[in-house]
Amino acid sequence: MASSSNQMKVVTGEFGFVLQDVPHFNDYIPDLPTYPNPLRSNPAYSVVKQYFVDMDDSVPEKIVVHKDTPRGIHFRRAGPRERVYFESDDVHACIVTCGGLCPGLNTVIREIVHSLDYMYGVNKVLGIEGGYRGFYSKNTICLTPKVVNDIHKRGGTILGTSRGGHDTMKIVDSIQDRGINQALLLDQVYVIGGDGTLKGAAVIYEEIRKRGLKVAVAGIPKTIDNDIPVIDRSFGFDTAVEEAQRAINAAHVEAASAENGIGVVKLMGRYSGFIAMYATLASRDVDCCLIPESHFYLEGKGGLFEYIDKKLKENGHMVIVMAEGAAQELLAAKNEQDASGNKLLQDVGLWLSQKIKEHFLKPNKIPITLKYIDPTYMIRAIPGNAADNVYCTLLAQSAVHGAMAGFTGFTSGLVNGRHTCVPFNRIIEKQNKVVITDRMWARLLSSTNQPSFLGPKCMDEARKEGETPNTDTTTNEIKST
Ligand SMILES: Nc1ncnc2c1ncn2[C@@H]1O[C@H](COP(=O)(O)OP(=O)(O)O)[C@@H](O)[C@H]1O
Ligand SMILES: O=P(O)(O)OC[C@H]1O[C@](O)(COP(=O)(O)O)[C@@H](O)[C@@H]1O
Ligand SMILES: [Mg+2]
Repeated sequence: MASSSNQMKVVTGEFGFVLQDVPHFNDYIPDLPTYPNPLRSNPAYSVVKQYFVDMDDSVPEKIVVHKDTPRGIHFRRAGPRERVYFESDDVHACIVTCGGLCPGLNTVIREIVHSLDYMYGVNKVLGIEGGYRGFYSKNTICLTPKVVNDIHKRGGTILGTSRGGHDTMKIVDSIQDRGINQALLLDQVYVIGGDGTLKGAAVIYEEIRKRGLKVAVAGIPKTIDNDIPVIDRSFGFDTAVEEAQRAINAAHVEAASAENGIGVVKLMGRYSGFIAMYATLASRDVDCCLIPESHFYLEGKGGLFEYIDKKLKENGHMVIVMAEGAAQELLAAKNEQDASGNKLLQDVGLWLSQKIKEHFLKPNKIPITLKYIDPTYMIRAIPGNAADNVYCTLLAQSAVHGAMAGFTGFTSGLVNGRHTCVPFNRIIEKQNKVVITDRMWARLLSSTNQPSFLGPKCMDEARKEGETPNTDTTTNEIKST
């Protein structure tokens, strides 16, 4: 009997152990047959001592504990299981990419196709073109290891992507019956996307479960902004921080070569300033980093202009890095949305550059040279770097192992350096943000020497925000560092 549940599957144990488990076919389809995992006879893995993951293995969400604290929340460890719920020859899988571009998308596609084929012998994999709407209005591509062999060297996604177009019923109808003349069910759906995409995947999973279909929905979290919670970091983030250095270097060279030169660099980060924060910390040439989580003001004591005046007096030049979502509250609201319902932002880099120029046109002010660099789309469009490519490979493999083992309604994700399966409910629950009362933001302030722009009232508010339930202070530090 099919049943529907959008509640999290929670298992509790001794000493406050909590497993936020992922759904499984067995939860809503009884008596399914299982098969030995084909990896058993794969020569590449035969030497591994304990290749299959124990059903009970779990990974803690928080690793900093005190001797008396309960064991806390855990996630199911990802990896191959002894028994699988699909016969390789019967499996039809599909892959879709949605939302904005991110370095590493093609690597994830490549590695899903390779893992399905080389590890599990699954060779019927469809690429859905153009994001969610591709399920019902576009063509599909047959993805074979040969077709995807070189794609990790290219930026973007070979499948194309889009915003909007999420129609749950049409998508699930198309998953349930892709055949024109003969019924064909897609057994495994791999969805690569950000917070919006994974909210979409969660409702697709719910509808599939309601219909009692044996279809695994597995997500691979994609966000260049690193705004997805729970996981250590998102793929493409490392590449973005590295590529941002080129823009910051250029801004620094331009600023340092001019008299009273100011370089302004805008980086991506709609609601979360992680790229700006890490790019600033990596560069050491940045004098001021502005992010959405930390409000600032321009005029008066302790404001940005006072700091710029001081920096130019001391050094004769300065570099400002800002996340695109910073200071939006200071700009006239646009009140427009993209096709997915995301608020369209004003160009804060242009706005700030203009404001700085106006400030230095006032009487008794020094002449300045300001250069504004917007590398945002150039950063997003490159292929993943080496570290991200390895990370993408493991995320893809974890998703494939999970789906083959009958898990569904989950994303793969790195938690405290271990690969896990995280239920959709947790991944879409909230956004990951820089917590400005945590040590990482303090490290940034001490590296740039910029003012915190926070009065005592804002400090109190920020502290309260940092104390909200589920805010794991280590998240802010890109957990594994
Ligand atoms: N709350 C939601 N429910 C269902 N689908 C959604 C939701 N939010 C976004 N989507 C769909 O997910 C896809 C990507 O969302 P978007 O916000 O543009 O990018 P991202 O997934 O990178 O955050 C779009 O096709 C959009 O229609
Ligand atoms: O491609 P668009 O529609 O211009 O969107 C730009 C936005 O996409 C992003 O790169 C990624 O956002 P998503 O993860 O929501 O797709 C943001 O940093 C940026 O604000
Ligand atoms: Mg998003």
